[in-house]
Amino acid sequence: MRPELSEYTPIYSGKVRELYEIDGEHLLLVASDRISAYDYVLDTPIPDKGRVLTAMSVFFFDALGVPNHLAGPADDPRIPESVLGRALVTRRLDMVPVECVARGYLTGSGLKEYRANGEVCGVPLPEGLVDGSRIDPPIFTPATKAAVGDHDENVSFERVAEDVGIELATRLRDLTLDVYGRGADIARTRGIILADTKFEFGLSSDGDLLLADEVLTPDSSRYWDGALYEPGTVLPSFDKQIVRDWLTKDSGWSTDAGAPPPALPAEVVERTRARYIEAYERISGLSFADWPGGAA
Ligand SMILES: N#Cc1c(N)ncnc1-c1cnn(Cc2cccc(F)c2)c1
Repeated sequence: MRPELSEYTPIYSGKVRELYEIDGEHLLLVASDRISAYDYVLDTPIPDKGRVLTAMSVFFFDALGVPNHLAGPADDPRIPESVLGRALVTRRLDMVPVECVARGYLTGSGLKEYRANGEVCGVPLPEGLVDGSRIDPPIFTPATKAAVGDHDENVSFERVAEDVGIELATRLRDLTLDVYGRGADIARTRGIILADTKFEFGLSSDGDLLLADEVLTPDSSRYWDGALYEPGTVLPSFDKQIVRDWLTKDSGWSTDAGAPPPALPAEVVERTRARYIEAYERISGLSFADWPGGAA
């Protein structure tokens, strides 16, 4: 008999995820079906989004073999039925207050910094790069964790070293680039570009540095369709572009409307759900139908 979610203490609620305390040593990390676009959390959920992104994290935790915070399998008996498949039991860590970002392509806030001063987080880049240019080898572009609703602030490696010490900063950088590089290689061979990603790490009570949070999911990474990539082309988001296009081209809403986006039509919801499942099945080579939880 599985416990009820109400038996656990909620300790954090994010845009699309929640965190609960199971006991003094263990947390329950829950991924919702909520989707965000243009800094809004949309009213319309995407069925199974939470389960797909949880399955993606578990795939990469297993495939990359990095010491991590998982404390049980996807069907761990401590996981309530109501969130089975979209929740994981994790060890409670002392989280390192650094957003560990790796970039293999130049876009977003990195592109903005590069255009202003030719570098990203203090890392100089070659001249002449444009939106979508490959950054090879990938670079470590950390950020400080922003308050809820704010955007993270890109900082230099030196600033991270000041905050957490040079030894830990060096380990964070090396692990971030190693895990991103190997994960991006796996995805690329399956036709999906992981342009960049954000990792979070934590320290165990034994002092071990463990990979935490979600790993290489479409919510923590930019997913692009490799078949569409041309150097310097701006690629749509593999998972969110259907929603973005409907909102800005078909719904009558606009980002400067000053009002929240409208509800999504069923067709947009289903196509988006299918994109998440496609990304998971292509990258993992596994069938999403075999993942725990879902419609009884
Ligand atoms: N992972 C992890 C983790 C851990 N293993 N130990 C202690 N703290 C955290 C932790 C704290 N904040 N977050 C972000 C986060 C993740 C998921 C859902 C949310 F609502 C918020 C993660």
